[in-house]
Amino acid sequence: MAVDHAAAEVDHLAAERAAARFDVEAMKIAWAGSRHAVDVADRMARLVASDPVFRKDNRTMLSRKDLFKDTLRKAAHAWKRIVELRLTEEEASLLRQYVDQPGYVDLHWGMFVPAIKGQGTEEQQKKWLPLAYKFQIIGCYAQTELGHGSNVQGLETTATFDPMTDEFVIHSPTLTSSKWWPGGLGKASTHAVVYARLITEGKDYGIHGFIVQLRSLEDHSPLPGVTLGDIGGKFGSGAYNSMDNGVLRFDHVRIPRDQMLMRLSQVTREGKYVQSDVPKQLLYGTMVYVRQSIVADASKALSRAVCIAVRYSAIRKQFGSQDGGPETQVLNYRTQQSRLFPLLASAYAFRFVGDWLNWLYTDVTQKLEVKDYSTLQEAHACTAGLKAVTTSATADAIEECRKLCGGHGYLNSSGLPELFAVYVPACTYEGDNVVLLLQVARILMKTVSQLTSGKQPVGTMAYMGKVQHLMQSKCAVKTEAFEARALRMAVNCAQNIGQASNQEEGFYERSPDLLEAAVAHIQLIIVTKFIEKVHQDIPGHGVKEQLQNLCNVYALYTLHKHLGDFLATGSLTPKQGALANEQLGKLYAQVRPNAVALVDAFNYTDHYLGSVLGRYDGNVYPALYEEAWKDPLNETVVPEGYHEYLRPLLKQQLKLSRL
Ligand SMILES: CC/C=C\C/C=C\C/C=C\C/C=C\CCC(=O)SCCNC(=O)CCNC(=O)[C@H](O)C(C)(C)COP(=O)(O)OP(=O)(O)OC[C@H]1O[C@@H](n2cnc3c(N)ncnc32)[C@H](O)[C@@H]1OP(=O)(O)O
Ligand SMILES: Cc1cc2nc3c(=O)[nH]c(=O)nc-3n(C[C@H](O)[C@H](O)[C@H](O)COP(=O)(O)OP(=O)(O)OC[C@H]3O[C@@H](n4cnc5c(N)ncnc54)[C@H](O)[C@@H]3O)c2cc1C
Repeated sequence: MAVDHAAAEVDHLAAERAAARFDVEAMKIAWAGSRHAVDVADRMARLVASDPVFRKDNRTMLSRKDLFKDTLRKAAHAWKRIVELRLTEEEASLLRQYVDQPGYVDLHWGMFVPAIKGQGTEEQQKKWLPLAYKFQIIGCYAQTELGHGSNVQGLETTATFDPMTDEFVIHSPTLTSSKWWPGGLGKASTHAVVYARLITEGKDYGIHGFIVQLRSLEDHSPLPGVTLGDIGGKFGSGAYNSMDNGVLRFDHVRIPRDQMLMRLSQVTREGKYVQSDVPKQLLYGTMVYVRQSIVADASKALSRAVCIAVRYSAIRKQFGSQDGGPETQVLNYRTQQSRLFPLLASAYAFRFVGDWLNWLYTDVTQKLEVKDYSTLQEAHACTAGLKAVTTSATADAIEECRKLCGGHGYLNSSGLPELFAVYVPACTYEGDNVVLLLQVARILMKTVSQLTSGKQPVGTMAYMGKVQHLMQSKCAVKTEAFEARALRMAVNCAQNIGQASNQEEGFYERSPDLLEAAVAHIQLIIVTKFIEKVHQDIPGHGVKEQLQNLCNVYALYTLHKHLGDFLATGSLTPKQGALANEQLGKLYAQVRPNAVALVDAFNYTDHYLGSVLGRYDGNVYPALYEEAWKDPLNETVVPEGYHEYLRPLLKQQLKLSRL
């Protein structure tokens, strides 16, 4: 008798859900942060999913031009809905998230507006923000140049003050000074916050921000002296190609003096440069803000990939029966679990550390308002380090999820290739991950050097103050082992640098070790914040237990993956390392019956997930089959090109065979 495999697969997800040992609705609240957050997200996700304009299943088949136009259409429609429905800022931002198509809007809200808020005076904010809030102007963030991205102090664009006219002259003196990469610049933006070297009274005062109009508000044509366009196609089909990353050159473009962002420093009518009493690093404030939001985004991207891979692994069956009986769900294979469950745990870990980072950022911002700059370094180290570690891990994890889905994971309809292509530049933008980790390492070295002077480290570096204890202790397998590993790696680096002829040379020589020390420090933060989370009062049947399991999985997996560090620094014995691995295997067995429910708790609609493999109903095979027929190649039975290229070839073979 023919078995209806499709119906059986659907039943499988129902059975998986029934087997879960915790309250999924309560876990949704733990994941989202509150009942309110679940409800708003749910409403916005459904609003987007039910609107045909937001359709995205055909995205990978569109040409670049059509994709870009589709992005403009979606952005305009999203704005129309936001205005019509009078959505709050929270609702509007969620709606944009669920539209799920990178575009100029991300940079307008994500960087242009924050740059003006952070670096503009009150007067400047009053003038520019209402225009931006109503989309009467569209802005982007033009910092990176063709020749320099990481090295912000090396930017070449100039802004020279002309006291005769009370204007700045913005100029691109070389090819390498062309602005290159800014999202939204290529085709959409009318304005940009441009970072340029401020020159006044013949002196170069370094990098400052300026608001510059680029295009006419009448017909969108570039203003005189402005050359701009798109920088070209990027990695993957669909994916980040919806974004118009741009190139921009200035030929002596004049802007009024009051378009220099003057909160941090000013140029007077006479051309005098006046430095405010705030640290100059606040110029980098927009990057700090975006880095913390990128950490929150990491858990979103990772949880999407994991949701697809877990559901599909519960549906997919291979081997296990020699006599025609049911085969084994691939989710039951120990190898599948040991590859997948650490990623599931990482999604939760990144979510909670992202929430904490958001709290830290808000706290630092409030302190800055009352001129307390004491936590600026902590904010920089945490945002830079967490951005680097979470984005690298997430990019690797999405690719691992693709492999976990076997051949079908390679199809666009799995959603994973596009997710990877959209996500992977997060390892580069907003600071290359290596460059950012070296920033963390510098701060670690500074902290170690201050230990002898008796200065007590604070915040996430406070553990380094326990130096006497941590350098000697034999650790149990818990946070202390992570603290000892991080501290000992940092101290080793500092000792090695100390032996070099000078500090800079030592830092340069030891930079590969410094990277690893920085990663160890950041992983300690992630583990610590996860532990703090599970120590909170978490309502709902079984929810706390599940989170405790995932926390242990994250910690033990990290330990297992970096066992070399723990052993080399003597933070663990080989026996402890082996025991930790044993324990990890046992934890996977506890996660297994809850895996599907744990990804259901992310509460993603099928629209947002965009994957036939990750469908909520588990009806994978009919959907895959149906999806294939939608490909433009299947519009005709006989392909275009048959008459030109296939038929002559086949006829020729026929003639040859008759010879
Ligand atoms: C609604 C949507 C919301 C959000 C959007 C979400 C996601 C966005 C989506 C997509 C993103 C798309 C595009 C991304 C856009 C971009 O990529 S914009 C460009 C980003 N560019 C970079 O990140 C450049 C990286 N480089 C740097 O940050 C700096 O050049 C550097 C930090 C590497 C080096 O700086 P320098 O001034 O040269 O030197 P230093 O000697 O190393 O540092 C001097 C001191 O300053 C401290 N410091 C450095 N950075 C910061 C900071 N950000 N904050 C605070 N302090 C900082 C440093 O620690 C030194 O301190 P000392 O005490 O030792 O003097
Ligand atoms: C999709 C995307 C969107 C972007 N959007 C914007 C935007 O909106 N606005 C904007 O201004 N910019 C934007 N950027 C630019 C982005 O911020 C830069 O690409 C990023 O900061 C990295 O700089 P870079 O390209 O100069 O890399 P490079 O610094 O040239 O990196 C090349 C290699 O050199 C290494 N390296 C560099 N410096 C060091 C060092 N000191 N020590 C050791 N190794 C080092 C790096 O690790 C990397 O391996 C975007 C980029 C991308 C990919």
